[in-house]
Amino acid sequence: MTGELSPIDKAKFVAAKRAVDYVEDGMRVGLGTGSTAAWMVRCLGEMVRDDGLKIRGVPTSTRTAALAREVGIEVISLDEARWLDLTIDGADEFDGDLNLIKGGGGALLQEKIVATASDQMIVIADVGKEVESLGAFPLPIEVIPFGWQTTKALVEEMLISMDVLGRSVTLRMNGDTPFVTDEGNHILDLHLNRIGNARQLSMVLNQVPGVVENGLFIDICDVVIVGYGDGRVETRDINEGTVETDRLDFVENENLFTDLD
Ligand SMILES: O=C(CO)[C@H](O)[C@H](O)COP(=O)(O)O
Repeated sequence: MTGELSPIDKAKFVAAKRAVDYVEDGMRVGLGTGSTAAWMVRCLGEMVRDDGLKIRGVPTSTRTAALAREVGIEVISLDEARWLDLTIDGADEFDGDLNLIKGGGGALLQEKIVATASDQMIVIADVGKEVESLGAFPLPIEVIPFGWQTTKALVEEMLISMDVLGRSVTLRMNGDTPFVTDEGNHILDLHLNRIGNARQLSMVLNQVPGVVENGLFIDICDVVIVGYGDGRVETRDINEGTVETDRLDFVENENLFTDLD
């Protein structure tokens, strides 16, 4: 089965596998959304089933909640957990300051709430997610359906006022209909190419009436674990200022790929 994994899938897996080493008995763990986070959930499920790991998971989307239950993780709400020891999630981009763009999978709102309600946030990502400056990936923002076209126009005006010119804002679609988030909202994708001041943009965006949250995660991520297709994995801790590198053997983790859907 390992042979069927693409290099990018292997990279995602090794990052996820390394991240679960941070999870200890009794932890309340925020469970991210996306394909990389799905590997992490699978790895945690194996630890629950085979090693008797006792954790409670707070998912960041309905699809992560379904996968967590499927692999045997006890799922609780954020209100039940109140606060989390650790959140592990993916990202669409991360820069040298470990600031992120998230929301490619449409779950940015719950992801940002859960990550912020955690003692530590670990991002797991293949090396292709690393950027010099954020913005090549379209920045998702979550907006309420009421008057979304007016909200879109206000966001476009705000971008012009910030001299972010010549960029487009598009409504994310799901086939022929607008994408709808778990909260029943829509996603606008801001095609900015490059974001000069992410911190300022994040603050200004959330001032626009109708905008619920944006996909810029500023000063939230503590550690990024970067996976490579050859099995290498690099752990960068922004608080400790450390970088650790090791390599993971795919063969010994063969069984994890058997349930690859
Ligand atoms: O922010 C997210 C979902 O809203 C995901 O974590 C992000 O899109 C990365 O996903 P993947 O691991 O599939 O590349």
